[in-house]
Amino acid sequence: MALPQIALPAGYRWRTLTPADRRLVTELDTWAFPSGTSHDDLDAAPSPLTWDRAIAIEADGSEGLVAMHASYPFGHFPVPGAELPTAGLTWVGVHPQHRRRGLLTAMIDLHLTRSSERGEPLSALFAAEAAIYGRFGYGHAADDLRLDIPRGAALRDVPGAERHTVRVEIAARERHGVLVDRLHRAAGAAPTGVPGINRPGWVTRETEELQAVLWDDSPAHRGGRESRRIMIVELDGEPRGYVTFRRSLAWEPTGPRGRVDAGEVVAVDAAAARALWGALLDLDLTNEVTPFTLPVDDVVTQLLVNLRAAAPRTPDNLWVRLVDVAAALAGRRYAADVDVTIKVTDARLPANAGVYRLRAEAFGPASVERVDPEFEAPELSLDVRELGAAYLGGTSLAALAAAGLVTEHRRQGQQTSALARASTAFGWPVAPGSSWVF
Ligand SMILES: CC(=O)SCCNC(=O)CCNC(=O)[C@H](O)C(C)(C)COP(=O)(O)OP(=O)(O)OC[C@H]1O[C@@H](n2cnc3c(N)ncnc32)[C@H](O)[C@@H]1OP(=O)(O)O
Repeated sequence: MALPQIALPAGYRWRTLTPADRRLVTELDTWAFPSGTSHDDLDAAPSPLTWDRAIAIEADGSEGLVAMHASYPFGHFPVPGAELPTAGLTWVGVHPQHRRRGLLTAMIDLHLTRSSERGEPLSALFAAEAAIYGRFGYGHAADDLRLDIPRGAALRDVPGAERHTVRVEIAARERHGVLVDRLHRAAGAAPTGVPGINRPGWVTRETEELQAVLWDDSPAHRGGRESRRIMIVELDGEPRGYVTFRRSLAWEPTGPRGRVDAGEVVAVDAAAARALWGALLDLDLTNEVTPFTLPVDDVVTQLLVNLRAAAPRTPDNLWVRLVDVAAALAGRRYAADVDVTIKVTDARLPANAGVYRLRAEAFGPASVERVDPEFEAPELSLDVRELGAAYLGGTSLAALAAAGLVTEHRRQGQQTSALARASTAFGWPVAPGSSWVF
């Protein structure tokens, strides 16, 4: 696909990338993200990139690349009650010598144009710094839950947990790839066991490159910890949950001080989750378990008797950008009946700006049409960034309105609040979030 015509500052030019450019990409990436690992070691590990979606910038008078970005083709990105094709923006980097000259701005314009041409109504990302992406219409759509759980922390009982058995093994794609993929998808499709009530943002590793990176265990990424392990809980020989983890151990005058860094902690029901957390919190020679990231409503928040002792923190998880507002609004489900007219502003993609009438039945299909504001006055106004924040159901329109970021236009004589109705409908029973960072 030829690159769309997006202007760059004078002296800069676009450049497509192939796997043969791996070293150039590594050199630029370590300028953008400092790393103590040698380029040889970094290049010995698999690359997650989908190369025909990776675009660089070269500059007159500079060797190598001065900037790049890429995106993952998520064909089945979970949105409330459905899935939509989504461009997962990633590997954004500008060489420090070339920063603040508009290269990121040009790359975002190229990325959004290409996403639109490919028919991807959404883009999602993890932000290296929270201040970067709001100006481009990305909204902070989901949070992580970070915990440091003391060894042996008390858990509530769940009937049936004791019937599970536990296997602990070296994690290997050949042996565990299929079961991890199956359980991960099942946990995202129906985390509460209710069909259709999915976890928005629970993105799967859809490409071969992302699968290869998931299972890669290069020493470069271990950081002094052991090789990757996996714990699997089974019921009658059937896998029902897993956690990947690495332990580290220091000997101190008071005794052993060990830590468990857990990757994904995934289970398909409450009994399996109780069995998995019980075993994970009871490993010998360890003091605490640190899961990398969990959904904010993860089952462990209800299982832990003393959640406060695990020092909960909630940094941002996914940021979402509506590339095609009408397709994105029609492509998700809503948690209540809704009929609301919304005015959207979008400085970066002006084709999105306008007034939309959204009609949906609770947990049923939705329809969206553009309307003429002269005849149908909007009940709510907001920027596409706030729509992105609310889109996965993790940020309420009411909270955004309380902060002055959504405006309600009350019609005379109107009894109910469009804001209250829309805010309820845009919510979702399960909190959004991805279990891995891309
Ligand atoms: C999805 C991901 O991949 S996240 C990874 C992002 N990459 C990194 O954090 C690596 C280190 N940083 C970088 O490579 C660069 O500084 C980038 C990519 C963040 C920014 O690239 P630049 O080419 O400097 O951005 P550009 O010149 O287009 O700036 C556009 C605007 O964003 C602002 N901006 C850019 N980066 C930041 C930042 N980190 N914090 C706050 N504001 C920022 C600029 O000030 C500018 O604002 P203005 O329009 O009001 O003048």
